[in-house]
Amino acid sequence: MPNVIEAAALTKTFGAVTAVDRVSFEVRRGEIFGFLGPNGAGKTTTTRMLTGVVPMDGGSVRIFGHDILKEPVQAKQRFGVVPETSNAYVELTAWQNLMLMGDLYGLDRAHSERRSRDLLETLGLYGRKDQKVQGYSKGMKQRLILAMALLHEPELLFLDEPTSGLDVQSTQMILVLLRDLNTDGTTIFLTTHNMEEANRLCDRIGIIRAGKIVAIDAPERLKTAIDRMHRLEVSFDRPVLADALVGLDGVAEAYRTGDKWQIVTEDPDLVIRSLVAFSGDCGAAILTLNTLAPSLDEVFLRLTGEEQP
Ligand SMILES: Nc1ncnc2c1ncn2[C@@H]1O[C@H](COP(=O)(O)OP(=O)(O)OP(=O)(O)O)[C@@H](O)[C@H]1O
Repeated sequence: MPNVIEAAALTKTFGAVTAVDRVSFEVRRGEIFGFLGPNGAGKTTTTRMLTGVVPMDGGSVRIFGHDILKEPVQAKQRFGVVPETSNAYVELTAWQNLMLMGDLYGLDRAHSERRSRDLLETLGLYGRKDQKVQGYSKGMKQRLILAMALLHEPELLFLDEPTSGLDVQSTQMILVLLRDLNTDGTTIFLTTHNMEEANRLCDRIGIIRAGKIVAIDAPERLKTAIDRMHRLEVSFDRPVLADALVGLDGVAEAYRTGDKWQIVTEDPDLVIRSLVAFSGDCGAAILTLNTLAPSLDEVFLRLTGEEQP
């Protein structure tokens, strides 16, 4: 399957902050690619470079083979963008915003009108089309922005946190439309905080942490990786050193939370044996020992480093 997006060593700095640090990945034709990361990880900055809104300091982006800096018009004709913050004019009605967008893309008026009506009907906004956008709820605004991004029938759609802070009804409408678009062949690049949404929707997920990609894989494969990792919680009757625990057989990570230690491992059985031997060797008695089942959220938090104090 040919690549629709090719990002190579994409880099952006703001003063001393490297917001995006040599990020490379490909998005294949027809897939829904989820881009996940905690606040400030670099998702929006990456999306802005991919869509040619801000220039990169290093690296390159090709969209359908067109370099976003050298051939921006050819690239931009092929994609639509739902940005993080609304790009609709609040003084205008939904209909006027759509007509304006149609003019920007050079669509003929009859085509713009036909397509706008279809999109507004699908997104439950047709009855409110002549109302100024300033009277819209957040969910209605988001649905309008999606309609604006889809007006020129792009083959690729970028969405930055499309359902963040929306009610269930708007979220559902947007997710159903995204799935239908994808079924009809639209490639989708989606940034989100929401692991469960990404899990339900995406063919592959890229996880970014502090400007760097830490994992790219299909959700099921990420889950397999998650399922391999288990967490144990242990406490001792006297202080022990992190280095001593990290050095034990089977321990992938060890960190302290309050008076307990959290241990990440692929092999809980081996770790429990190691802990018992360690306890005997150093004379620190085990007070409590629990095994905790892994969850999807945990893996995301572990990969993005947010879990550790
Ligand atoms: N225009 C800017 N000037 C200075 N620093 C910026 C600018 N834009 C982003 N940053 C910094 O770059 C880093 C990445 O920010 P970015 O908005 O891309 O993250 P994000 O993953 O989209 O976060 P969020 O989920 O909160 O939207 C952050 O440290 C942010 O403070």
